[in-house]
Amino acid sequence: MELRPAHARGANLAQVAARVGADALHLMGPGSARPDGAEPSSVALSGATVDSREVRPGDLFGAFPGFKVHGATFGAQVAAAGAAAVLTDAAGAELLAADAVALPVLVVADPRAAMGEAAALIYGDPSRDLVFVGVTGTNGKTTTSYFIESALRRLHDRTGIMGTVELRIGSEAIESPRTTVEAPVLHGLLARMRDEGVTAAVTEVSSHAAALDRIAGVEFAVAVFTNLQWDHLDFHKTMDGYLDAKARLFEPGRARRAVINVDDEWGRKLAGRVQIPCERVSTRPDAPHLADWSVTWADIGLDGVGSRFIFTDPEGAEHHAESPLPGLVNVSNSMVAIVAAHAAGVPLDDAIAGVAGGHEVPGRMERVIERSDVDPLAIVDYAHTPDALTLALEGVRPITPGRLILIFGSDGDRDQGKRPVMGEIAAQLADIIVLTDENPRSEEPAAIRAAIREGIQKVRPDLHDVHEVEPRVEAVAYGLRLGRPGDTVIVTGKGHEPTQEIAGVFHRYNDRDAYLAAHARIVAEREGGQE
Ligand SMILES: CC(=O)N[C@H]1[C@@H](OP(=O)(O)OP(=O)(O)OC[C@H]2O[C@@H](n3ccc(=O)[nH]c3=O)[C@H](O)[C@@H]2O)O[C@H](CO)[C@@H](O)[C@@H]1O[C@H](C)C(=O)N[C@@H](C)C(=O)N[C@H](CCC(=O)O)C(=O)O
Ligand SMILES: Nc1ncnc2c1ncn2[C@@H]1O[C@H](COP(=O)(O)OP(=O)(O)OP(=O)(O)O)[C@@H](O)[C@H]1O
Repeated sequence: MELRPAHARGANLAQVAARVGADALHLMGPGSARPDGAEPSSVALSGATVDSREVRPGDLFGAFPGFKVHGATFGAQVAAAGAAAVLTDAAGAELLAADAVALPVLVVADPRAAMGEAAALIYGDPSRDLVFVGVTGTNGKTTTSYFIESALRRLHDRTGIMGTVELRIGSEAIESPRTTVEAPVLHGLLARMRDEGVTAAVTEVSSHAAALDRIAGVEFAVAVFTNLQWDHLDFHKTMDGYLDAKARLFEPGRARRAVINVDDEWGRKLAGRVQIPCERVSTRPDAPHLADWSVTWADIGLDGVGSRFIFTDPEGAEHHAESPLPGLVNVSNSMVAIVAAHAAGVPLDDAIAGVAGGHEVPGRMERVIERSDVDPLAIVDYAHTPDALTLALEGVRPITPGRLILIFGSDGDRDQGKRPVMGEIAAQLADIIVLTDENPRSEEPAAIRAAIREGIQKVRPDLHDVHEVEPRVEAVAYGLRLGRPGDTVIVTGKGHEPTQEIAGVFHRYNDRDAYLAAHARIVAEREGGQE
C-alpha cells in the first residue's frame, strides 16, 4: 500500500520556510548556488520523509538529531536519491556542509516540529479536510480507536484507521510499523484518504509520538485520553513528564475538542489544564468522579458477550448502551468512544449503536470461535502485563459457564520480574493453564517458562491442571482441544501480532490463525468420525 498520495499538492521552499517560522529560512551550503541558476526558494517539493531509505525525487528530507545518529549524516544518500531540499538544525547544516551536500538547506531550531508542519503544507493540510480523531493513553488506545471508527461509520461511508495493528484506508490495509507513524507518513496517508473519499479517520497517538512531534502539523477534530498508568518511564523519566507528553495532543491549535476519561488522577489533572472545550467522562460505576458524562450502572456479561451499561449525559438524561467486548475496561473504552464519536459529530444514538456493533478489534478480546453446542468460546487477547492479564481473565469469567482455559507465556529480552507474577495471576484466575512461549527473542524459552512456572507453583504446588506445551501453535491447538462447549479458551500476550520472534528470526505466526487451523482439524475429525 502506498503511504502517500499519487499527486501531492506540493509547495516551494519559500512557502515551507514561511510555514515553519519566518526566521527559519537560511538557504546555505553549495545548494544555494544551484547549477540551473534557479532561486533555491522556488525549489518545488512534492513529498516529505525523515528516512533516507524512503526518499523519492522531489522530497523534502527532515534530518533530525537522533538518539543514535544525526539524520544529516545521510545527506549524500538523500541527494543521490533525488531529494529536493533538507530541513534540519544548525548541527545538521554543519554536517551537510562538511560533506558538501549540494542541496538547499532549511535550518530551524526544532526540526521534528517543523517537519510535521512542512509535510502538512506539502500534502495540503489533509487533517483539516477530514474528521480526524486522535486517541492517547497507556491502555485501551487500540480498542477505543476501533470503537470510535465503528461509530464514525454510522455517518461516514469511508473511514480510515492508523495504529498498532494496521494502517487502513477504506478496506485497504497493511501491517503497521508502530503505534503512531512519523509525521510525513501521517500527513501522506491522510492526503491519500482525502483523495480517495475517506471523510473520517482515527489514529492512536503514543506518548513517544507526542514527545517526538510525530503529530506536528495535524489538526484533530477531537483528542481523546483513556488513562495513564506506570509505563515508558525509561523514556519520559517521571509520570508528570509522561503526562506532559500526552498533554501536547490537547493544546489549542492541535485539537478542537477534548474527551478525557477522569477515572484516574492523571485524567483529572489533564482535564484541569486543557484550554480547549473538554468533555469529562467518568466510566466506573463503583468509583464515580465529577464529570459531564458518567456511567452509573454496568452489567457485565450480556448474553455471554459484552456488557450493558447506563450513563448520564451533561443534561442528566439517562441512556442505555452496550459494550461489544467483555470486561469493565471495555465498558470504559465504549463509554469514552461514544462521547468521542459524538464530539466528532455523530448523533448520540448513532454513536451508541455504532459502538455496540463494533466487534472486530484484531487481537483485543477477539472472538475467533463462537461458543456453540460443540465448541468452546475461543478468544485472543493482547494482555501482556500482570494488570492486563488480571483484567482479561476477570473480564471473561462472567461469560464463562464452564472452565476458563488460559494459554500464555511471556516475552524474552523484556521485563523478567513480571514472569512469576503473571504465573501467580494465571493460577489464581484460570482453571486450566497451558504454559507456552511468546516471543523468546534471544532467551532460552524453557527458562522463561520455568520462571512463570515458579509463580504458578506458589498457588498450585502440585501443578494440577497445568500443561506445558511448545511450540505455541501446538499449545493453542492443545488448549482448544481441552475446551468443552461451556468453557472459554483464551490465548494472551501476542494479540494481532503477525510474527513470533525466536533467536533473532521473525517467523510468520498469529494466534487467530493458530486457532482456526486447529479448529479446522477438529471439525474434520468430527466429520470423519460421523461417517
Ligand atoms: C525512541 C524513539 O522513539 N526513537 C525514534 C527516533 O529514533 P532515533 O532518534 O534513535 O533515530 P536514529 O536512529 O538516531 O536516527 C536519526 C535520524 O536519522 C534517520 N535515519 C536513520 C538511519 C538511516 O539509515 N537513515 C535515516 O534517515 C532516522 O529516521 C532519524 O530521523 O526517531 C526516529 C525517526 O526520526 C524514529 O523512527 C524512532 O522510533 C523508533 C523506530 C521506535 O521504535 N520507537 C518506539 C519506541 C516508539 O515510538 N513506540 C511507540 C509506541 C510505544 C508504546 O506505547 O509501546 C510508537 O508510537 O510506536
Ligand atoms: N481501558 C483499559 N484499561 C486497562 N487495560 C485495558 C484497557 N483497554 C484494554 N486493556 C487491556 O490492555 C490490552 C491492550 O489493549 P489495547 O491494545 O486496546 O491498548 P493500547 O493502549 O492500544 O496498547 P498497545 O499500544 O500496547 O496496543 C488489552 O488486551 C486489554 O487486556
